[in-house]
Amino acid sequence: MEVTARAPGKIILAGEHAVVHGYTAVASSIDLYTVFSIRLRSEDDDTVNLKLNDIGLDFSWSVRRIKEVLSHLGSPFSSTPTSCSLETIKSLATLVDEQSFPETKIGLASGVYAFLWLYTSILGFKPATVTVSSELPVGAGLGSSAAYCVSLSAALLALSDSVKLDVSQKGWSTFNETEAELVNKWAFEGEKIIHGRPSGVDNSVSTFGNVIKFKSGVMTRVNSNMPLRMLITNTKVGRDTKALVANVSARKSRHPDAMCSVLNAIEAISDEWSTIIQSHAVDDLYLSANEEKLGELMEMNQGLLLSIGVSHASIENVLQTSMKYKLASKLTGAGGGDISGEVIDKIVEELGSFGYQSFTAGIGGKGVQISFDHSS
Ligand SMILES: Nc1ncnc2c1ncn2[C@@H]1O[C@H](COP(=O)(O)OP(=O)(O)O)[C@@H](O)[C@H]1O
Ligand SMILES: C[C@@](O)(CCOP(=O)(O)O)CC(=O)O
Ligand SMILES: [Mg+2]
Repeated sequence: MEVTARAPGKIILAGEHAVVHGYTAVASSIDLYTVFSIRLRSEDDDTVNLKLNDIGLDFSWSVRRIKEVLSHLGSPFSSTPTSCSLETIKSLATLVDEQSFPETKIGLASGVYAFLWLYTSILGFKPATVTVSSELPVGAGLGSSAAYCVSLSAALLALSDSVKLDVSQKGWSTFNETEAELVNKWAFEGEKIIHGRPSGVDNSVSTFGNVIKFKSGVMTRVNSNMPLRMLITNTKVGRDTKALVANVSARKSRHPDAMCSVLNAIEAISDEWSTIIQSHAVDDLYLSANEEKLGELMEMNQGLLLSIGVSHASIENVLQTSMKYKLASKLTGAGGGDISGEVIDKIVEELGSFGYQSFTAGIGGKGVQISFDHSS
């Protein structure tokens, strides 16, 4: 039997970075998915094989070697979500180094550490073939790391004794609330390995889907009554979430009062976002006034993100280009205001001339899902 889990990426509508420091963010799932498939091998086949299709890497470890390297952890492992210690990350790095990880892709190694931690913690030392592929650009702000950790945790839990699923179901099925919560908690442990200090908003929205408000580790569902259309631009400029988050923390320790005011202002923007999208439009005039307000909020949020040091010349270029078409934009997304298909085509073409890739994504939709294939 093969177990497949898919989890969506996200767009943060307001409040990224501020959310790491306990201020509110509003995020929505998008209809682009990361898919993990796991097929258990027979017990005498001593191999865990990981195929990372998007980045063209393929690893095979012997179960014996994994056990040996992680022997300091003892057994059995805890069945509740547990953080990976720095000492264990070093051991996992040994396993990855032994596979001669290409130097040019070394920034992606933390995803393999997260894989090894979640795999051994949830499933133990069972031989298997594991494959991942994603529709999300990796490292572009659309939560690929969370979708990776959520879909991996879901597929592993589906094979473990911790959740009892009906494996005879056909097609995609969802987890119940308690199981989804467990998936989310394990995914957060994976995100910690990749991000250092994640807020938890990305794994929560990827697990539960739709639109959520997130503050100090607590998620609230938001019933959006506004049809949102987002034009997303990937500037393809590489960046590292972990480093950006650490830079904001460093700026916060240097200027605590100023940063506190900025982060409070970002929270006010998130709160207004969630109020607006929950309101019922009485007519088209009301709807377009609300769209205009969201556009202004995006502009203000972007200005504040610039002030905390997380913008980039390429992002400012996207802002200026979209401004020519009277479109408000912010980091990790674009939109707000009513725009015709013709304007979208023009802006996509102009952004394309800089080498950027723009696409629209469906906002909201289901969170993590699972399916079982008995054909082999
Ligand atoms: N499909 C994937 N294949 C391999 N690694 C992935 C994949 N998706 C995410 N990752 C891991 O997540 C990291 C990117 O996460 P991050 O920097 O938070 O950006 P984002 O979450 O915005 O895409 C990569 O370096 C890699 O370790
Ligand atoms: C910057 C932050 O708010 C979002 C990071 O999103 P992404 O990994 O860049 O998609 C960090 C966090 O909330 O953990
Ligand atoms: Mg991420």
